[in-house]
Amino acid sequence: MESITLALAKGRTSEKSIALLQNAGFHFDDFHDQTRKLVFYDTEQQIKLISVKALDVPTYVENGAADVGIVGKDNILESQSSVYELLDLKFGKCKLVVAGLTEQKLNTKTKLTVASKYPSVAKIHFESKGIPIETIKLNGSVELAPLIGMADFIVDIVETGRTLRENGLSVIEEIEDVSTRLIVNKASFATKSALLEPFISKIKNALE
Ligand SMILES: Nc1ncnc2c1ncn2[C@@H]1O[C@H](COP(=O)(O)OP(=O)(O)OP(=O)(O)O)[C@@H](O)[C@H]1O
Ligand SMILES: O=P(O)(O)OC[C@H]1O[C@H](OP(=O)(O)OP(=O)(O)O)[C@H](O)[C@@H]1O
Repeated sequence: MESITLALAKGRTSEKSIALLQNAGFHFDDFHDQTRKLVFYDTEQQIKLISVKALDVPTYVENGAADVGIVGKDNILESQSSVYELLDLKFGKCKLVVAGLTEQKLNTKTKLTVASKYPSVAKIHFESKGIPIETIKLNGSVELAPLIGMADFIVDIVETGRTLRENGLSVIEEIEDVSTRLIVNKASFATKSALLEPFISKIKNALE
């Protein structure tokens, strides 16, 4: 029987994603956040779920290795993948922002250095304002970069604002609201519509 392959972002949004799938009628009984398994099937064997690094989800979906994906808008933007973004799942809410030392202004006279887990988002954002930047890719603790003089600014996720506050940084500009999204491979959307349409509408109903 033909099934849907779903790429699910590992990490802090995975439990909520599984709960949403459950509310939509798809049960993954052997999934839990400590598991080392990477492939799961729902009890009805309608969905093959692959658990992958969040930033890789759009890549799997763009290449057709997965028909659908559940991933944050931050990673969709960073990957610059060509996929359909169909539903806002309304959890994993946070913001992508430019942040820097409190009171620091964007200085366009010299070339700025911006540290981020999201170097493409950073480049596109500053270029859209006509400001050329050097980016430094970091994989975490990004808030350190301006404190130790490695970068002028950071582009990062802010949720409660606590990490910025505790490090003497503040938001300079907001770039984009982030939440978890349902994305779909463009070819699958056409060729597997008989399977995907009911799946998408069940997820949509579970959100209401
Ligand atoms: N406070 C937050 N910090 C980071 N991400 C958040 C936050 N709130 C919601 N999110 C969302 O959760 C997603 C997953 O976050 P998580 O920290 O698990 O992944 P990651 O940073 O890609 O993984 P890793 O830490 O292994 O590199 C983010 O991509 C974002 O969409
Ligand atoms: O506004 P807040 O509620 O403080 O949340 C934002 C922080 O959470 C994330 O980091 P994460 O916990 O993923 O750790 P990391 O530094 O290893 O990326 C993000 O990169 C910020 O540092």
